[in-house]
Amino acid sequence: MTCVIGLTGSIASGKSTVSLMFDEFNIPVIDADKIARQVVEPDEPAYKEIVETFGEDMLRKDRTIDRKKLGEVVFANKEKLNKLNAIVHPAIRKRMIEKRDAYIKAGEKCVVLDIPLLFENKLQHLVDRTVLVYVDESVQLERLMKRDHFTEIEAKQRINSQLSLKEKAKLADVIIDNNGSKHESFVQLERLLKEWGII
Ligand SMILES: CC(C)(COP(=O)(O)OP(=O)(O)OC[C@H]1O[C@@H](n2cnc3c(N)ncnc32)[C@H](O)[C@@H]1O)[C@@H](O)C(=O)NCCC(=O)NCCS
Ligand SMILES: Nc1ncnc2c1ncn2[C@@H]1O[C@H](COP(=O)(O)OP(=O)(O)OP(=O)(O)O)[C@@H](O)[C@H]1O
Repeated sequence: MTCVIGLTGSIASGKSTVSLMFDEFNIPVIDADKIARQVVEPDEPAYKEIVETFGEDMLRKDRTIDRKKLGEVVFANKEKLNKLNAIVHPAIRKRMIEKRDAYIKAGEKCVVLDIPLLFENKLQHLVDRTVLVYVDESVQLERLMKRDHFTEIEAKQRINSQLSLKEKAKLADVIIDNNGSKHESFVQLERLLKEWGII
Protein backbone atom coordinates (compact mmCIF):
# COMPACT_ATOMS: atom_id res chain seq x y z
CA MET A 1 0.00 0.00 0.00
CA THR A 2 1.42 3.36 -1.04
CA CYS A 3 1.13 6.15 1.49
CA VAL A 4 0.03 9.32 -0.33
CA ILE A 5 1.01 12.48 1.55
CA GLY A 6 -0.57 15.83 0.68
CA LEU A 7 1.99 18.56 1.37
CA THR A 8 0.57 22.04 1.56
CA GLY A 9 1.12 25.50 2.96
CA SER A 10 0.58 29.02 1.75
CA ILE A 11 2.66 31.22 -0.48
CA ALA A 12 6.25 31.40 0.82
CA SER A 13 5.50 29.24 3.89
CA GLY A 14 8.24 26.84 2.79
CA LYS A 15 6.53 24.07 0.78
CA SER A 16 9.28 23.89 -1.84
CA THR A 17 11.91 23.93 0.89
CA VAL A 18 10.29 20.99 2.71
CA SER A 19 9.41 19.29 -0.56
CA LEU A 20 13.14 19.15 -1.45
CA MET A 21 13.82 17.41 1.89
CA PHE A 22 11.81 14.36 0.75
CA ASP A 23 14.61 13.80 -1.79
CA GLU A 24 16.91 12.87 1.08
CA PHE A 25 14.62 9.90 1.79
CA ASN A 26 14.16 9.03 -1.91
CA ILE A 27 10.47 9.82 -1.66
CA PRO A 28 9.05 11.14 -4.97
CA VAL A 29 7.21 14.46 -5.03
CA ILE A 30 4.60 15.57 -7.56
CA ASP A 31 4.72 19.37 -7.68
CA ALA A 32 1.46 21.17 -8.58
CA ASP A 33 3.26 24.46 -9.35
CA LYS A 34 5.50 22.66 -11.84
CA ILE A 35 2.53 20.98 -13.50
CA ALA A 36 0.72 24.35 -13.55
CA ARG A 37 3.58 25.65 -15.71
CA GLN A 38 3.50 22.62 -18.02
CA VAL A 39 -0.24 22.80 -18.74
CA VAL A 40 0.00 26.36 -20.09
CA GLU A 41 2.77 25.70 -22.60
CA PRO A 42 1.84 26.80 -26.15
CA ASP A 43 0.86 23.31 -27.38
CA GLU A 44 -1.54 22.69 -24.46
CA PRO A 45 -5.32 23.29 -24.61
CA ALA A 46 -5.28 25.66 -21.59
CA TYR A 47 -2.87 28.00 -23.44
CA LYS A 48 -5.41 28.88 -26.13
CA GLU A 49 -8.11 29.52 -23.53
CA ILE A 50 -5.83 31.83 -21.55
CA VAL A 51 -4.95 33.86 -24.63
CA GLU A 52 -8.64 34.09 -25.61
CA THR A 53 -9.64 35.15 -22.08
CA PHE A 54 -6.79 37.47 -21.09
CA GLY A 55 -5.58 38.67 -24.51
CA GLU A 56 -2.33 38.62 -26.47
CA ASP A 57 -0.97 41.22 -24.06
CA MET A 58 -0.23 38.35 -21.69
CA LEU A 59 2.30 36.84 -24.13
CA ARG A 60 6.02 37.38 -24.28
CA LYS A 61 7.89 37.88 -27.57
CA ASP A 62 8.43 34.12 -27.90
CA ARG A 63 4.61 33.61 -27.54
CA THR A 64 4.91 31.89 -24.14
CA ILE A 65 2.74 33.22 -21.31
CA ASP A 66 4.20 36.14 -19.39
CA ARG A 67 3.64 34.78 -15.87
CA LYS A 68 4.70 37.95 -14.16
CA LYS A 69 2.14 39.99 -16.10
CA LEU A 70 -0.62 37.42 -15.70
CA GLY A 71 0.11 37.22 -11.96
CA GLU A 72 -0.16 41.01 -11.63
CA VAL A 73 -3.55 40.92 -13.37
CA VAL A 74 -5.15 37.97 -11.57
CA PHE A 75 -3.92 38.61 -8.03
CA ALA A 76 -5.35 42.15 -8.22
CA ASN A 77 -8.78 40.92 -9.38
CA LYS A 78 -10.60 38.01 -7.76
CA GLU A 79 -12.95 37.48 -10.72
CA LYS A 80 -10.02 37.15 -13.12
CA LEU A 81 -8.23 34.79 -10.73
CA ASN A 82 -11.35 32.61 -10.66
CA LYS A 83 -11.40 32.59 -14.47
CA LEU A 84 -7.76 31.50 -14.64
CA ASN A 85 -8.38 28.81 -11.99
CA ALA A 86 -11.35 27.46 -13.95
CA ILE A 87 -9.14 27.11 -17.05
CA VAL A 88 -6.06 25.52 -15.48
CA HIS A 89 -7.16 23.61 -12.37
CA PRO A 90 -8.94 20.70 -14.13
CA ALA A 91 -5.85 20.10 -16.30
CA ILE A 92 -3.51 20.26 -13.28
CA ARG A 93 -5.69 17.88 -11.27
CA LYS A 94 -5.89 15.35 -14.11
CA ARG A 95 -2.11 15.27 -14.57
CA MET A 96 -1.46 14.97 -10.82
CA ILE A 97 -3.81 12.00 -10.52
CA GLU A 98 -2.13 10.28 -13.49
CA LYS A 99 1.29 10.73 -11.93
CA ARG A 100 0.13 9.65 -8.46
CA ASP A 101 -1.46 6.50 -9.89
CA ALA A 102 1.69 5.63 -11.83
CA TYR A 103 3.67 5.68 -8.56
CA ILE A 104 1.03 3.57 -6.81
CA LYS A 105 1.06 1.08 -9.69
CA ALA A 106 4.85 0.88 -9.49
CA GLY A 107 4.51 -0.11 -5.81
CA GLU A 108 6.23 2.97 -4.39
CA LYS A 109 6.11 3.01 -0.58
CA CYS A 110 5.27 6.69 -0.35
CA VAL A 111 4.51 9.57 -2.70
CA VAL A 112 4.02 13.26 -1.97
CA LEU A 113 1.56 15.58 -3.70
CA ASP A 114 2.78 19.14 -3.20
CA ILE A 115 -0.38 21.23 -3.66
CA PRO A 116 -0.49 24.87 -2.49
CA LEU A 117 -4.28 25.07 -2.83
CA LEU A 118 -5.08 21.63 -1.36
CA PHE A 119 -7.54 22.95 1.25
CA GLU A 120 -8.91 25.85 -0.84
CA ASN A 121 -9.87 23.36 -3.56
CA LYS A 122 -10.93 20.62 -1.12
CA LEU A 123 -8.52 18.07 -2.59
CA GLN A 124 -8.05 16.02 0.60
CA HIS A 125 -9.65 13.04 -1.17
CA LEU A 126 -6.57 12.75 -3.40
CA VAL A 127 -4.28 11.93 -0.44
CA ASP A 128 -4.19 9.74 2.69
CA ARG A 129 -2.88 12.40 5.08
CA THR A 130 -2.09 16.08 5.00
CA VAL A 131 1.03 17.90 6.18
CA LEU A 132 0.97 21.69 6.51
CA VAL A 133 4.13 23.77 6.32
CA TYR A 134 3.32 26.57 8.74
CA VAL A 135 4.87 29.97 9.50
CA ASP A 136 3.57 33.03 11.34
CA GLU A 137 2.06 35.74 9.13
CA SER A 138 4.91 38.17 9.77
CA VAL A 139 7.53 35.58 8.73
CA GLN A 140 5.50 34.70 5.63
CA LEU A 141 5.26 38.34 4.53
CA GLU A 142 8.94 38.97 5.17
CA ARG A 143 10.13 35.86 3.28
CA LEU A 144 7.77 36.51 0.37
CA MET A 145 8.85 40.12 -0.07
CA LYS A 146 12.48 39.11 0.14
CA ARG A 147 12.22 36.14 -2.26
CA ASP A 148 10.07 37.72 -4.98
CA HIS A 149 10.99 41.40 -4.49
CA PHE A 150 7.31 42.26 -4.07
CA THR A 151 6.08 45.46 -2.47
CA GLU A 152 4.07 44.94 0.72
CA ILE A 153 0.83 45.51 -1.26
CA GLU A 154 1.73 42.91 -3.91
CA ALA A 155 2.76 40.39 -1.27
CA LYS A 156 -0.43 40.92 0.75
CA GLN A 157 -2.61 40.54 -2.37
CA ARG A 158 -1.09 37.12 -2.94
CA ILE A 159 -1.32 36.06 0.70
CA ASN A 160 -4.97 37.15 0.84
CA SER A 161 -5.86 35.17 -2.29
CA GLN A 162 -5.41 32.01 -0.19
CA LEU A 163 -6.97 30.63 2.97
CA SER A 164 -4.94 31.85 5.96
CA LEU A 165 -2.35 29.52 7.49
CA LYS A 166 -4.28 29.68 10.78
CA GLU A 167 -7.38 28.28 9.02
CA LYS A 168 -5.28 25.63 7.27
CA ALA A 169 -3.78 24.60 10.61
CA LYS A 170 -7.26 23.58 11.76
CA LEU A 171 -7.66 21.31 8.73
CA ALA A 172 -4.23 19.64 8.55
CA ASP A 173 -3.41 16.23 10.06
CA VAL A 174 0.12 17.35 10.95
CA ILE A 175 1.99 20.65 11.04
CA ILE A 176 5.65 21.33 10.33
CA ASP A 177 6.56 24.59 12.03
CA ASN A 178 8.90 26.37 9.59
CA ASN A 179 9.39 29.55 11.65
CA GLY A 180 12.80 28.29 12.74
CA SER A 181 15.75 27.15 10.67
CA LYS A 182 15.53 24.80 7.69
CA HIS A 183 17.38 22.23 9.76
CA GLU A 184 14.70 22.38 12.48
CA SER A 185 12.05 21.71 9.85
CA PHE A 186 14.09 18.79 8.50
CA VAL A 187 14.22 17.26 11.99
CA GLN A 188 10.42 17.54 12.30
CA LEU A 189 9.95 15.86 8.90
CA GLU A 190 12.34 13.04 9.74
CA ARG A 191 10.53 12.42 13.05
CA LEU A 192 7.19 12.34 11.27
CA LEU A 193 8.31 9.86 8.61
CA LYS A 194 9.72 7.60 11.33
CA GLU A 195 6.47 7.80 13.30
CA TRP A 196 4.52 6.80 10.21
CA GLY A 197 6.88 3.91 9.52
CA ILE A 198 7.88 5.32 6.13
CA ILE A 199 11.60 5.46 6.88
C1 LIG B 1 -0.78 33.47 -11.83
C2 LIG B 1 0.49 32.74 -12.27
C3 LIG B 1 0.65 32.80 -13.80
C4 LIG B 1 1.71 33.44 -11.61
O1 LIG B 1 2.87 32.71 -11.92
P1 LIG B 1 4.21 32.78 -11.03
O2 LIG B 1 5.26 32.06 -11.84
O3 LIG B 1 4.45 34.20 -10.66
O4 LIG B 1 3.90 32.00 -9.68
P2 LIG B 1 3.88 30.40 -9.38
O5 LIG B 1 3.03 29.70 -10.38
O6 LIG B 1 5.27 29.92 -9.21
O7 LIG B 1 3.07 30.33 -8.01
C5 LIG B 1 3.68 30.77 -6.79
C6 LIG B 1 2.72 30.60 -5.65
O8 LIG B 1 1.61 31.47 -5.84
C7 LIG B 1 0.46 30.89 -5.26
N1 LIG B 1 -0.60 30.75 -6.28
C8 LIG B 1 -0.46 30.38 -7.57
N2 LIG B 1 -1.64 30.32 -8.19
C9 LIG B 1 -2.56 30.65 -7.27
C10 LIG B 1 -3.98 30.75 -7.30
N3 LIG B 1 -4.66 30.46 -8.41
N4 LIG B 1 -4.60 31.11 -6.15
C11 LIG B 1 -3.92 31.38 -5.02
N5 LIG B 1 -2.58 31.29 -4.93
C12 LIG B 1 -1.90 30.93 -6.05
C13 LIG B 1 0.90 29.50 -4.75
O9 LIG B 1 1.21 29.57 -3.39
C14 LIG B 1 2.13 29.21 -5.54
O10 LIG B 1 2.98 28.32 -4.85
C15 LIG B 1 0.49 31.25 -11.81
O11 LIG B 1 0.61 31.16 -10.43
C16 LIG B 1 -0.74 30.46 -12.25
O12 LIG B 1 -0.87 30.10 -13.40
N6 LIG B 1 -1.67 30.19 -11.29
C17 LIG B 1 -2.84 29.41 -11.56
C18 LIG B 1 -2.55 27.96 -11.34
C19 LIG B 1 -2.54 27.59 -9.88
O13 LIG B 1 -3.54 27.64 -9.19
N7 LIG B 1 -1.36 27.21 -9.39
C20 LIG B 1 -1.19 26.84 -8.01
C21 LIG B 1 -0.97 25.40 -7.85
S1 LIG B 1 -2.35 24.39 -8.27
N1 LIG C 1 13.26 27.74 7.68
C1 LIG C 1 13.59 28.74 6.85
N2 LIG C 1 14.47 29.67 7.25
C2 LIG C 1 14.80 30.71 6.44
N3 LIG C 1 14.31 30.88 5.19
C3 LIG C 1 13.45 29.96 4.74
C4 LIG C 1 13.04 28.84 5.53
N4 LIG C 1 12.17 28.10 4.81
C5 LIG C 1 12.03 28.72 3.63
N5 LIG C 1 12.80 29.84 3.58
C6 LIG C 1 12.89 30.79 2.46
O1 LIG C 1 11.63 31.42 2.34
C7 LIG C 1 11.24 31.56 0.98
C8 LIG C 1 9.93 30.81 0.75
O2 LIG C 1 10.17 29.40 0.84
P1 LIG C 1 9.66 28.40 -0.30
O3 LIG C 1 10.03 28.93 -1.65
O4 LIG C 1 10.08 27.05 0.07
O5 LIG C 1 8.08 28.59 -0.08
P2 LIG C 1 6.85 27.96 -0.87
O6 LIG C 1 5.83 27.69 0.16
O7 LIG C 1 7.29 26.85 -1.73
O8 LIG C 1 6.40 29.20 -1.76
P3 LIG C 1 5.40 29.24 -3.04
O9 LIG C 1 4.04 28.99 -2.54
O10 LIG C 1 5.53 30.62 -3.53
O11 LIG C 1 5.89 28.24 -4.03
C9 LIG C 1 12.41 31.06 0.14
O12 LIG C 1 13.22 32.15 -0.20
C10 LIG C 1 13.14 30.12 1.11
O13 LIG C 1 14.51 29.99 0.83
